Amino acid sequence: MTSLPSIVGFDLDGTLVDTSRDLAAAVNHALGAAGRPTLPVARIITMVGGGARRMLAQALDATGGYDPDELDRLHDALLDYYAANICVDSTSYPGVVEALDALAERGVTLGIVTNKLERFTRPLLGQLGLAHRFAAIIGGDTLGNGMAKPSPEPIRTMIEGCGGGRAAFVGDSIYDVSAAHAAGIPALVYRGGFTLEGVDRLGADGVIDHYDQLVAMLERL
Ligand SMILES: O=C(O)COP(=O)(O)O
Ligand SMILES: [Mg+2]
Repeated sequence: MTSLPSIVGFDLDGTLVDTSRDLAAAVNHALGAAGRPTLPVARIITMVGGGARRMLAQALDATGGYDPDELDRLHDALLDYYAANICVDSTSYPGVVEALDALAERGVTLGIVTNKLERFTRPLLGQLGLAHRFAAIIGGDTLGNGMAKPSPEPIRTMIEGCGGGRAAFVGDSIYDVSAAHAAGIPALVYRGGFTLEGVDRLGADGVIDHYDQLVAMLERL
């Protein structure tokens, strides 16, 4: 097929927006509150994609382990810190705005499916001036427990919210590829995101090195 899908969904962290420094600051705040050593940004971003709780659990595992009560307490601390520091040092990746413009000009409806909590997703997109571009924004808690990526449900809900039609998804992690494929749609991944090694082995239908390749790659799906 050589035409564009009518709907393109995007992951957020590591795909449209480089949130690495703000997420790492929130994780390191929680580690500090627990008297743990901090972790480098490059290590923390490998823990992103499955939601904040899973990210923190991995960071605690890497610094001595944890018990469930401690995880709950530090998760609250992480979320409080992130709420107050959501867009201190986060920016969209090079070419993202131009690519979203190009898709909108071609009549493509855009959506977001992220495992970031919805109460953080909307303000972050708002502060970056991106929110108005998306017809549907689905966060990690929008559909309730167990309905985050790699479940296909948030992808299906995004497609419905965008009016239905042929869709594709763009992400940066195995959660994105798995969710898209489980929903029966193709997935592209961005090499500049948070999967530092093995992007070519995620099983995606294509890999973009820069957003100036996105439209052409979507046309070839
Ligand atoms: O794991 C998260 O908190 C969010 O990650 P995502 O935007 O890549 O889904
Ligand atoms: Mg991501």
